[in-house]
Amino acid sequence: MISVEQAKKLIKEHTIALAPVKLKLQDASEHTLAADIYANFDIPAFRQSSMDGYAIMFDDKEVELELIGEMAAGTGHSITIQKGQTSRIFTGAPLPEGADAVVMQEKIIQTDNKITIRDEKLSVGLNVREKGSEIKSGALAIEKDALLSPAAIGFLAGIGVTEVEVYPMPRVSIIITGNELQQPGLALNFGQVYESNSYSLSAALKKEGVYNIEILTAEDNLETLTKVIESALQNSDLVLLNGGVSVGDYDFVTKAANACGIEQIFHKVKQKPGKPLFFGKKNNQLVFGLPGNPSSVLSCYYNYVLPALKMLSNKENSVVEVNAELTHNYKKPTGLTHFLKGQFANGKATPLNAQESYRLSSFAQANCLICLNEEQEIFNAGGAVKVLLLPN
Ligand SMILES: Nc1nc2c(c(=O)[nH]1)N[C@H]1C(S)=C(S)[C@@H](COP(=O)(O)OP(=O)(O)OC[C@H]3O[C@@H](n4cnc5c(N)ncnc54)[C@H](O)[C@@H]3O)O[C@H]1N2
Ligand code: MOO
Repeated sequence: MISVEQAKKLIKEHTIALAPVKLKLQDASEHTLAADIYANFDIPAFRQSSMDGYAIMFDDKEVELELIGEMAAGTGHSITIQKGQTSRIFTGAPLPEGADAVVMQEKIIQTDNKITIRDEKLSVGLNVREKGSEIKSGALAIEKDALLSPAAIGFLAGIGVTEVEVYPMPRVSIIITGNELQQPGLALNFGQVYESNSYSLSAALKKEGVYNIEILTAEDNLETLTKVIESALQNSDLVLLNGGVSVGDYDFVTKAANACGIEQIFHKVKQKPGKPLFFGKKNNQLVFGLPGNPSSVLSCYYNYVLPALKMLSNKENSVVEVNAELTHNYKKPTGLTHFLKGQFANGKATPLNAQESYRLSSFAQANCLICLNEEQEIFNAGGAVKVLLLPN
């Protein structure tokens, strides 16, 4: 059995980012850029007013000006002002030829078609957005490896970009095993439990922007499970098996993985919950065998699957590790790292009740996992612990 740290290290070593793809800009949000993006145009593409008002020559600021025309946003025609002339202008409209400043309409006095300026702060270029002032044609707009935030998507659209090269989100298959499982909504017969792992995992994946999710079910027998894993490997980058990874007579995951040509990287980690965790690889496809208990599934997801998912898409890990002060005494046997469902606030971590791995009620309220290291037995209130903050 390996340690939590060894397991994390092995996953890191075996996970390779997916090959970049081209996506339409509107489909690329929250993806990581795989190539630098350069501007193809000067933006703004013309000198533009940033206010509703009057376009003038700055040297005319003391004289009464004659109103000779109008420039509205979107106009396809330009006009020219001469000395002693002004043009009405609106926000976003091109400056008329000859103008070098815009006076806000609140700062003029108009009599018929004569304008007098009352603006002591007027200067050359005031209220003018210069051509290319956002970005010049040929300049670097966004660097490779940047995450495309909503603002980045808007910026790229604003400079005329329609397609980007990004690391794709992985295609994920969730395989559910267990003859005892019943779909929520149907009656529970004796011995049955509601299937919840595909729900929690799908929700966690969607939170990361992963929507290409296929849920497959397999009966607890080697032949069926092997076929289902083979079919999942046809079109997935990441396969998440649930249950059947322990030592019971109906636990076929490791055998089926082997039959599918999946190389086992590790099986069993010194941790609670999730001790029987399996990790394997076929080509560059990753396969996790998540121990079936609902809380083990999620604990392993945040500790191992989510960091791998991020690496596949060349993104930063979103599970942040911080130091915290434990609020209560806690005792555990040595030998396994424990991950406790907890609440983290103001630098302090409080373990919640209901830590058993078949239960999710405490996980549903947790915002962190408190890590209690393998070799330590006694944890005193006020002592320092490591905490994994769950993505919110
Ligand atoms: N003799 C031993 N028994 C067990 C050991 C062990 O070391 N020796 N390890 C225990 C630990 S720790 C865990 S965790 C579980 C893991 O077992 P499996 O991965 O084989 O999972 P299952 O036996 O199939 O299921 C465990 C548990 O979770 C429920 N389950 C499974 N899938 C779902 C689902 N999709 N939705 C909701 N609940 C699910 C299942 O009904 C079981 O109650 O093994 C221990 N045993
Ligand atoms: O580790 Mo298992 O995940 O205790 O239930």
